[in-house]
Amino acid sequence: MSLPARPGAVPAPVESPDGAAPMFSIEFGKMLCMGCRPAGRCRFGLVLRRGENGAVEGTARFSAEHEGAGGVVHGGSVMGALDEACGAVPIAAAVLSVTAEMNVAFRRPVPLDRELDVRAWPESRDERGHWIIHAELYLSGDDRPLCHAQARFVERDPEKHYGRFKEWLDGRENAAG
Ligand SMILES: CC(C)(COP(=O)(O)OP(=O)(O)OC[C@H]1O[C@@H](n2cnc3c(N)ncnc32)[C@H](O)[C@@H]1OP(=O)(O)O)[C@@H](O)C(=O)NCCC(=O)NCCSC(=O)Cc1ccccc1
Repeated sequence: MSLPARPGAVPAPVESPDGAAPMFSIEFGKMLCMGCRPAGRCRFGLVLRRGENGAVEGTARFSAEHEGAGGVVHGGSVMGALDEACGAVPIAAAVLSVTAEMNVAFRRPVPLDRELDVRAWPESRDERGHWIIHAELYLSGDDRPLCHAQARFVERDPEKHYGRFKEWLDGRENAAG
């Protein structure tokens, strides 16, 4: 697998236009989505660290707000946690990438309020910056995955990506306006 040209380098956070908190920072140890920042913790209870060979690993714990029914976590929340774990793999290599596709096998129901093990690892990265990444969730102490994700992530320059997004959205709203 070829890795990004600048492993270990940490790009500066992208400042928001009004000078408020950074829009995005890809420092692995400080990774937290904007939606989780006010609470200061990942809503999926994810705590990740670097593993070997570009992998990340750690734990997750879903609280009652993620219940679908019967003490089982909603599939969308499971996918959110797997997406986050996959996204952490390029971030551990100091690049932002976004999810282009994700396929999830829900093998067993995921329980609420239990410590879960999480593992995500890169299968490949091509010269266009497309990554194939896998992630799994396990009940702690069990080696059969509860669910497995295979995802394609695409590297983006954060400033250009979010700038282009804003221009596109503003353009649509102005045209409708
Ligand atoms: C980047 C790519 C996947 C591929 O794009 P490309 O290589 O350029 O391929 P293509 O040219 O086929 O484009 C297809 C269409 O897309 C349009 N377009 C492209 N860029 C922009 C733009 N900036 N703004 C607006 N539109 C844009 C483009 O014009 C085209 O439109 P068209 O068909 O001509 O009318 C793009 O489809 C995309 O941004 N998808 C949404 C991804 C996403 O939001 N993922 C979830 C969040 S990340 C996450 O949760 C994981 C995470 C966790 C933890 C930590 C970190 C991460």
